[in-house]
Amino acid sequence: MARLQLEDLQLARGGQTVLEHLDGRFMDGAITALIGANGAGKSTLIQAMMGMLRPVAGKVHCEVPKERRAWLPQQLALDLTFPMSVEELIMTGSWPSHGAFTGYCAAHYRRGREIMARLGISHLAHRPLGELSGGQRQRALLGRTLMQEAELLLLDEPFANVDVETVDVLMNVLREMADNGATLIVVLHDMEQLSRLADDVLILSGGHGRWASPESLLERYAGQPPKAPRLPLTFPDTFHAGTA
Ligand SMILES: Nc1ncnc2c1ncn2[C@@H]1O[C@H](COP(=O)(O)OP(=O)(O)OP(=O)(O)O)[C@@H](O)[C@H]1O
Repeated sequence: MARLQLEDLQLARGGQTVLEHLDGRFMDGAITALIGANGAGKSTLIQAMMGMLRPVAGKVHCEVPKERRAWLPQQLALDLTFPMSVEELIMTGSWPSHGAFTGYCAAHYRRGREIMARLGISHLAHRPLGELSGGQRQRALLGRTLMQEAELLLLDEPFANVDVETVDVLMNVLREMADNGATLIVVLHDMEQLSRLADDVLILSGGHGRWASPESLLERYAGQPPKAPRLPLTFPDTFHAGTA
C-alpha cells in the first residue's frame, strides 16, 4: 500500500521550474531518504507533499488525512524563542485532531508523559524550549509528532547538530513509527545515516528525481573515505539504479 504518490509532478519556485516529471510511490511502513545537493528541490518537494505548494502540473496523491501529516523542518528554520516548555510543545501535537482550545484530558497528559519517557526527556518537561540543546530540542519536536499520531512524517535533516546518542534514540523511534505503518520521508546528507535508516532513496538532481535502493547507492560510493561519509553533491545522469 502507498498512501502517498507523485504523478508526473512539476514544481516551481519564483516562476522557475525546480522539479519536473517526478513520479513515484512512498510505501506505507517504509522510510524513504530524500537526497540531493543544496537547491535541488528537497524542501520544495516536501512543501508540495504537505499540500503547502500547488504543483504547476501533475499531482501529489495523499490519502493520509491532513491532521495526521507532520513536518519537522530544519532546526535553523524554527523560532524557538516562543515561551513554551517541552511538555507544552509535545501537548500541542493533539491540536490538529482535538483543536487548540478544547483543553487536554488526563489521557493526553498520560500519553505526553509516556512520549517524554520514550524519548528520554522526562526530566526536561518544564524546561523552556529556548534553553534546550540541539539534541534535546529535536527529541521534543519528534515527541510532538508522536503526540499527533502522525501517519505521514516528513523530516528535513533531523540529525543535523544532534549528538550521537540522540541520533540513536531518534532513529529507533522513527523505525518504530514505520513498523506501525507510518510513511516517513527524511532529507539526509550522510551516507552512514542513510545506510542505517533508509528502505528506499529518492535522488533529486538536475530538476529530476530518480529512485534507488540504499544498497545500490552504498555500493556505488563504497570507495569514499570513512571520515567523509557525506553523500556526493551531484549524481551523474547515467545513475538509474532502481525504480519506483
Ligand atoms: N521562496 C522562493 N522563491 C524563489 N525561489 C525559491 C524559493 N525557495 C526556494 N527557491 C529556489 O528553489 C530551488 C530549490 O530550493 P529548495 O529549498 O527546495 O532546495 P533544497 O534541496 O531544499 O536545498 P537545501 O539543501 O539547501 O535546503 C532553489 O534554486 C532555490 O533558490
